[in-house]
Order: sequence, then C-alpha cells, then structure tokens
Amino acid sequence: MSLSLSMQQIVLATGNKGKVAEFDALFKQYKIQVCPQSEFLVSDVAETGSTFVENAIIKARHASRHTKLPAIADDSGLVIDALNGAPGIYSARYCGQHGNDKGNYEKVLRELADERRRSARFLCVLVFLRHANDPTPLICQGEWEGQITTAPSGDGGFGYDPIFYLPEHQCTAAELDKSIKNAQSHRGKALKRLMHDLQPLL
Ligand SMILES: O=P(O)(O)OP(=O)(O)OP(=O)(O)OC[C@H]1O[C@@H](n2cnc3c(O)ncnc32)[C@H](O)[C@@H]1O
Ligand SMILES: [Mg+2]
Repeated sequence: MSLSLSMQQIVLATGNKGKVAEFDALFKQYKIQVCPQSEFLVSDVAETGSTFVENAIIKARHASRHTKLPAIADDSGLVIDALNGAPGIYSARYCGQHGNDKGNYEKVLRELADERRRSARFLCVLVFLRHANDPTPLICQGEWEGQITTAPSGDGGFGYDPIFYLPEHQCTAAELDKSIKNAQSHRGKALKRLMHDLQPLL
C-alpha cells in the first residue's frame, strides 16, 4: 500500500481512558499520529464476537467506517486458569456493569476466595485496518503472566491492575512504574509486534 501512514492520522478505536493513557506513552517513540476515537465522536460499538480477535476487528472497523481513517483497536482481558479462562473477553463487564473496575476485580477475588491456584495472564490483541473494508487486517498479540492477589493493592493503572501481582517486581501492576508496565505488559508487547509489521507500510 502506498499510503504514507507517517503523514496520515490513525484512529485509536477504544473508549477506555486507561488504555488511551498507555497508548499515548507507547506511541511517543513512533512517527505516527494516533488520535483516540473520542476526538471524532465515535460511539462505542457492541462487542458481539466470541474471540479477542473478532472484537478487535469489530471495534477497528466501526471507528474506521466513522472516520474514514486507518484504525488500530485493542481487545484485551484477564485470563485466569482456576476460572477456566474467565473473565476473558468479558473482562470489561464481568460484574454485569461495563467498565466497573472495582466491581469486576471484587467479583474475581470472591470467586477465588478458596482457591490456591492463582496463575493468570493479561492478553491483548491489536488489529490494524487500512480502511473499514480492509480484507487483510494486521493482527498481533501480547501476553503478560502474573498471579491474582487476595486483596487489591495500588492505585495506578486501571481495570484489574490492583489484583494482578508480578512476582519478579514483588508488587501489583497498579503499584508498578508506568514505564515498566508499558515495557513489559501484554499491550506493550502487542504494540511492538504491530509496529514491526507496520514498518513496511510507513
Ligand atoms: O472496548 P474498549 O473501548 O477498548 O474498552 P474496554 O474497557 O471495553 O476494553 P475491552 O473490551 O478490551 O475489555 C478489556 C478489559 O480488560 C481489562 N484490562 C485490559 N487491559 C488491562 C490492563 O492493562 N490492566 C488492567 N486491566 C486490563 C479491563 O478491565 C478492560 O476493561
Ligand atoms: Mg470493550
């Protein structure tokens, strides 16, 4: 594709302010201009897929259709082994109310109350669409391994960060320096891979 992405805006297809803040820092090192969908008044779209990949494509397509710009979408979530992979693609609305971070992680802590197996990982799927009807999306994934705590700790980050413990740092993701989270997280890894694949288009 001849389009020079370094000259053109890309819409970031997420309504999550925590993600936007992380992407703001992450994109600083790249020569592309990425603007959150809120700047174009893009509405949230129903995430009706049954995989992270499907939902990321749905969000990217919706934002691209609305703005007529290339789009990057993030679909992510927490996968807990003792809960057979839940909350997974339902992470944002696990307690029944979309975006209620505290309600969501408190539900997880209740469900794991008598459980010794605490292993879990964050997953992030990033999708890049050149335009709304792009038949060959770029798709990249990143993972971040950790343990679920028995009580929340820390007030940085967003979502499940206060209950996601990193043994190598001896703190939760909500207590971790932002730059370390971005360097090691599911989102940071997925973006590195996506930018590697995007380079030939820049
Ligand atoms: O769909 P968009 O508009 O991007 O915003 P969302 O919050 O609904 O995003 P998702 O559908 O991808 O759901 C992801 C949820 O997984 C959780 N999550 C994802 N990444 C996280 C991170 O880095 N730290 C903590 N929780 C995270 C958090 O609860 C998110 O709401
Ligand atoms: Mg969502």
